[in-house]
Amino acid sequence: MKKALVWLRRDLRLYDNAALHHALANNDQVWVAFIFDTDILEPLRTEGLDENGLSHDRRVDFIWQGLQQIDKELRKQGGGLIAQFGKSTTCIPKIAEILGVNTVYVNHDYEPLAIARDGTIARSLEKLGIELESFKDQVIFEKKEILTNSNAVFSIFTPYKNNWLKTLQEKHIAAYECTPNKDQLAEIPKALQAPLPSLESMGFTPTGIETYLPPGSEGGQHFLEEFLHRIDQYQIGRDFPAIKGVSYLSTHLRFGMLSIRGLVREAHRRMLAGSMGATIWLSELIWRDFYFMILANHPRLAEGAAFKPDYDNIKWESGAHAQKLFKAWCDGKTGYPLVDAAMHQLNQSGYMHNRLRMVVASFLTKDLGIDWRWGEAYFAKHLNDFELSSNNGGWQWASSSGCDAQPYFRIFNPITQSQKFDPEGKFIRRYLPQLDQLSKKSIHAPWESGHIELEAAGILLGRDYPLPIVNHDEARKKTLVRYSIVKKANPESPAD
Ligand SMILES: Cc1cc2nc3c(=O)[nH]c(=O)nc-3n(C[C@H](O)[C@H](O)[C@H](O)COP(=O)(O)OP(=O)(O)OC[C@H]3O[C@@H](n4cnc5c(N)ncnc54)[C@H](O)[C@@H]3O)c2cc1C
Repeated sequence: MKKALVWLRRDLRLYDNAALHHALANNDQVWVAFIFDTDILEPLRTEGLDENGLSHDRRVDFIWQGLQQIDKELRKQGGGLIAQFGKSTTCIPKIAEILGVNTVYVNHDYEPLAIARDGTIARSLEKLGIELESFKDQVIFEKKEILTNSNAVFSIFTPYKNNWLKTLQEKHIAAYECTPNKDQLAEIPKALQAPLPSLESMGFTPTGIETYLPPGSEGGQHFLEEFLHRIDQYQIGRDFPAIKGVSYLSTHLRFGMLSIRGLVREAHRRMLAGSMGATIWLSELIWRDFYFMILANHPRLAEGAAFKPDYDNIKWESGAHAQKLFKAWCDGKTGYPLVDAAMHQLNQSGYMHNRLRMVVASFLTKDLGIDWRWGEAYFAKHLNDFELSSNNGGWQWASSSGCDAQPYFRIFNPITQSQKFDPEGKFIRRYLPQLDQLSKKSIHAPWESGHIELEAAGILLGRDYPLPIVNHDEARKKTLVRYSIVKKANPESPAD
């Protein structure tokens, strides 16, 4: 009898899952496991603990709730989820040995640390005579599947996307059948029977994330169906944070609660039927593949290297002054309402709209002169959808050091961005209620309002809302000087 263990990691779903499909297709008995890995969770518990010593991390809660759905579903079919709290490098070989499986099935992970972990586990399993089989699942095309005509890795998005679309066939987006035969999902042996570890037992507290982001495949499907009614207007609304223009599916995608193949199928079909919204949305999903591909081919990015090495010579602000500026940015106290409202959105919910990610990243690097890596780390800690490849890609795009990044001399103006993308100040008012009484003209730069309007709105700058911590025009000039070191290295770069 052939036995298998499917180890779920960032593919938390029981449908259209490549590893689960192959396990079911090739084995008589299959078990499913998830490890709350202490190597990942411990660093999340280093600061901000509550009075009971528990950490508030929305992602751990979101995963935990998604796993409850999986456990329930598996139990209905006779199995159940084997969930443990420990080091996956120890737990997985032990579980596999107790179960007596021939093979452990996983889906590829492209992050350097995860690749190293999988290598360690493969070697431990090998000693037990157990194989580790890994499949592509998180992306449509990976690693070197999409190459230039001269077989090189792309570093520019548009030709990559064109090639990606040209290569795409039905088979790349077909769903993997994951229906088990009767009794194929085996009962968990006594030695491994245990309830899902509680959040508290692992050092975490419930966060209430489910009140605005319904977890698991159920939650993801619900959001997807709702978005598909709006997808045809995506290109119109996607840049305006105050309106429901985007899908809000990134966290479900991050943890694999939805299948990327399913999303691409929906978008591609609509694109072929002429939907502009679906065409642009598909493009965003291709950006996701692009950044996964970039990280897989340039693992040094995970160690903090700039994609364009010249940019590592930039001298960023440092010392106490830099720390003070950074803290104001983190706390949403820069005095620039759109930047501050965006940071409040992130701090309160773990989400930030894409337009605002670009605005705050540009502000941090090009108005405050702070190293993009500080912002990248802050996002990594706070974003529910934190994804190493896209986060690194986004930060390097904004700071101009990335592949296909915006040129260094393009510096977002936080006031005109605000006027353009939140013209009524609706988004700002939602997160900065103290500015609610300001007119739509004044809300983007309150310090430019006269005393009479500020007083009528009940605002004293410096007391109710900060004065701007930098002057954008001066900061812009300073940034062009700061980046001149790059200009010298790339003399063909156009002047500002
Ligand atoms: C500085 C910065 C940091 C970012 N960090 C992350 C991150 O950690 N995790 C993350 O998933 N995205 C990140 N992004 C990309 C993007 O902002 C989010 O994917 C998007 O805001 C998620 O919201 P949504 O699901 O409603 O997006 P939609 O607009 O509905 O897009 C659909 C999906 O396409 C993908 N996508 C969209 N835009 C991008 C993009 N620019 N790059 C890569 N994939 C994209 C996402 O998977 C997203 O869920 C970052 C962007 C910037 C500028």
